[in-house]
Amino acid sequence: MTSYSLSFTPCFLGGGVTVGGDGRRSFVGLRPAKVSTVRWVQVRKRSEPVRTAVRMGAEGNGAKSNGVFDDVLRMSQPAVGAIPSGPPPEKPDPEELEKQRRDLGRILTLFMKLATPFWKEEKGERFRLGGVIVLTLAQAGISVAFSYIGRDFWTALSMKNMDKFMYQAELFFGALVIGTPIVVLYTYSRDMLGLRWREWLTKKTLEDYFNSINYYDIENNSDVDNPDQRIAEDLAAFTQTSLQFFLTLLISAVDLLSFSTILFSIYPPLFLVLVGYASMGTFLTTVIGRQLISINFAQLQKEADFRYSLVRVRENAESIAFYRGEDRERSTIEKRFGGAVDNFAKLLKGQRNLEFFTNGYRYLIQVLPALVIAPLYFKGSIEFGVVNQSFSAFNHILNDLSLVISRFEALSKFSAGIDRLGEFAEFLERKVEEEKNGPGERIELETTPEATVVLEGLTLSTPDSAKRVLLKNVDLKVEKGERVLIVGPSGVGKSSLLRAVAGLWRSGSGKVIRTEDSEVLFLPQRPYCTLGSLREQLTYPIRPEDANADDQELQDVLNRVDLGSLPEKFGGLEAERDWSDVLSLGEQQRLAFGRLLLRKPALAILDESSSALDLEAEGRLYEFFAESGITVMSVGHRPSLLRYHNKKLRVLPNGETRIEEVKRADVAVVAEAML
Ligand SMILES: Nc1ncnc2c1ncn2[C@@H]1O[C@H](COP(=O)(O)OP(=O)(O)OP(=O)(O)O)[C@@H](O)[C@H]1O
Repeated sequence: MTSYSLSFTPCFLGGGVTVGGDGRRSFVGLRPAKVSTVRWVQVRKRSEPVRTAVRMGAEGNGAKSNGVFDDVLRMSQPAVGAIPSGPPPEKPDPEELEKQRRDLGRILTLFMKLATPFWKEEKGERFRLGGVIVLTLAQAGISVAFSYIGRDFWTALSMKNMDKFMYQAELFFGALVIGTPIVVLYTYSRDMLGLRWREWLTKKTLEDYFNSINYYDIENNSDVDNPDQRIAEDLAAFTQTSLQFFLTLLISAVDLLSFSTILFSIYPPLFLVLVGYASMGTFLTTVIGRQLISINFAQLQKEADFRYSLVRVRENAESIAFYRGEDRERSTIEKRFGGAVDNFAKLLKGQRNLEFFTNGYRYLIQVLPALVIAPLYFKGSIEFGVVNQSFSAFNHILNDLSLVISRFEALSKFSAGIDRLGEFAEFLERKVEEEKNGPGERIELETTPEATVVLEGLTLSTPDSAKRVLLKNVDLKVEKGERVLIVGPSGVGKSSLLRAVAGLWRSGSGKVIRTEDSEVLFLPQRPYCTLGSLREQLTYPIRPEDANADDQELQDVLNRVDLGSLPEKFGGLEAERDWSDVLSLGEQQRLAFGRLLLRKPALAILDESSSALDLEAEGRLYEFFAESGITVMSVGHRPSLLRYHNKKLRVLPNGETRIEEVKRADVAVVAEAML
């Protein structure tokens, strides 16, 4: 924490308020997105094994991001979407990355892009900032006043002038009474302003994060790790530290001006010695401490990776326990922790080297001014109070000129934070560019009021840099009320086709025309259970208050999916549990069907969403589709599904597809086999 203190003893010696403390990293934004779909995807995270995850789709409303990142940087990387014929693009050279990381100009550009939108858009906050600046200046004024009071105080003491001594002591206490509230109010209003800035930036970033399913693309198609940490921690540190640094710079500038005048009027050579000393110190600190920026960057990343590995154990506790995978998990976590520890040790080493220098630098100033000015005092041309004042002025100026030295560690951490936020911003910026430039080499997605799905020449590739082509040139028309079953060997791209229909994967070419988002419901194999009550589970992704369903209707739906006793078991519709833990997979799948019965979408997209149900329950649920005329596209391996569909889309291992009618004879054979 930065501490601002009326430094009683030393200031009294020379008079003055010193501003101390260290900087801390910090930073960012929420347009209410139209929540309309539930999506299931299998995602592969960098350095993570393939994992199955459930993603709730807060469908971007198609509006262009207008957040803080719109402004951020024209440093876009090449657009994704094209299917390259050559090998995947090479990873950036780590040395080059490191060089960029230390590039002060780049960090400054990033800083300005991240910092300015709040002050541009929130005009009222500029007045508040003005108030804080006034308090900052008042603080600097108090410093100067203390300097003169201190000078006369010590002169009176050395001259044994009791009256003057008492008068100066009274003045000192008077200044203290005025100065203390100014310093306290300054700290409070500065921190409140920092908090409002953080709130604004965080909301803006959240807006960008949830816009156009950026949260999904970040996981699947970017080098941006741990976005959670960037939003929760890096943003907080950015705002807080920026404000602190800005005001510290301001206070230092005023301080520098006033005390330079004082010192120059006392003895110009002392002033020159001081400027030379501080310049040399700043230069050497920058040279010695340079590498701290990239080490701090790595530290933020390693800490976040370590925490993420712990969160994964919490989320997958049961699976790990079934496998008895503790040893493996522990060693993975320990490895990540080891990475954080090793890097921290490197950081400490770097800090130690820096401190060899900065400490020597600090100690020398204890005597340097006295050494320069002592001859004048011995000659009797100045009083003792002046020695004291020059000492204080020297310290003030040196502190002002040595900001880089005293804050280097904090600054290096701060710039590492800016760098991480910059990466995040660049990714979002790239997405905005893609939206602006139209589909280009991407799959075009069009919506229609009809309850249909049309695929025109759809070629689909994976969203990673490998861009492996999964499906080639698919043409398909699913009419209203038709039910199409997508079949084919495992890993061939069936779920990926659903991702393309949903608009999650746009990598490839061709066109998807389908029902509007609000009329589509996706049912994944592992349904997503949101945090909240049973009522919220049923109405998801719509809020219960907007769902327009009374208790009786909800109970009827539960009865229909054989979950009628759930409210009773758990304490009513308002009961809150970790539903993915307390419900079996089959119950979760039935709950998801309950969502569908409640929502009655025009188009249902199912991805093995009845895999954990018994055949009778599966049959009842599918019959609902036939009754209500819902258009269905589903993926499944179970032969029993055949009878509920009238068309099959077979995906072949070479990426080609074939439409087949479901023949009554096939259904009869399957039915017989199941009996
Ligand atoms: N995020 C991703 N990035 C790159 N490749 C991916 C990603 N997600 C899936 N894949 C790959 O895409 C291919 C098709 O996956 P998909 O889930 O569509 O298969 P599927 O036919 O539905 O398989 P299954 O029947 O086993 O569910 C797989 O080889 C898979 O590894």
